[in-house]
Amino acid sequence: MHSDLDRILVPGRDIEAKVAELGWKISRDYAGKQLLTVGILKGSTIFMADLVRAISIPVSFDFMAVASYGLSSSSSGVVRILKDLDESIEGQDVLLIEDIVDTGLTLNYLLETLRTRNPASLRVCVLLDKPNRRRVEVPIDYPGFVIPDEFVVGYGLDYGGRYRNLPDVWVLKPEVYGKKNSEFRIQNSE
Ligand SMILES: O=P(O)(O)OC[C@H]1O[C@H](OP(=O)(O)OP(=O)(O)O)[C@H](O)[C@@H]1O
Ligand code: HPA
Ligand SMILES: [Mg+2]
Repeated sequence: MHSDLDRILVPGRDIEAKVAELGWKISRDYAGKQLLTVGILKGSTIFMADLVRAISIPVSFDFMAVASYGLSSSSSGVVRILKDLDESIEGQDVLLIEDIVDTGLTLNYLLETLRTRNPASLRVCVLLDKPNRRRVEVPIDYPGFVIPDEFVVGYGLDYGGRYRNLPDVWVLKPEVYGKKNSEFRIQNSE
């Protein structure tokens, strides 16, 4: 299909089944509550759009966008907020929705930041978990798939802004992003 792509890692039909399961668990756990789902732009958009439709309790949405400060400070996990939440989350049941946790630096920063705003609860739902690259431990309350240490695209995930619209999750050919695997997030920044 695309010359940059190696193979399908997670087929769309498996994602669909996982989304249904996650939606059911979330609906069960938050029964009787009003849930605020917070999507992290842009990668989580496709997953969030499907997940919220698999949730049967009342849900409202908000979004954040963040950017890494770059290679030199990526080890510190410092990220910049490009778009903050529209509303206060004080006293609310908040579910952070991410497409992937790789080093964990983005999610760790987001959790630390949002905790200071006193939500009633703060949990995390992540479609793809790449534990081999973790640099900081982060809690994942609703995990989707554990994947190997390969760069993936599709279902919201991009390489240089492309491939987010693919219905399956694909492995990018290693020669496309080169051997500097540990820096791929920086190369990938838009
Ligand atoms: O665990 P980490 O190593 O921090 O990586 C995970 C983060 O990186 C990706 O976002 P990216 O910065 O590429 O932005 P995007 O969602 O707009 O593609 C992904 O959507 C996560 O937010
Ligand atoms: O494997 C990945 N693919 C796309 N974006 C990412 N951001 C962190 N890891 C990845
Ligand atoms: Mg990206």
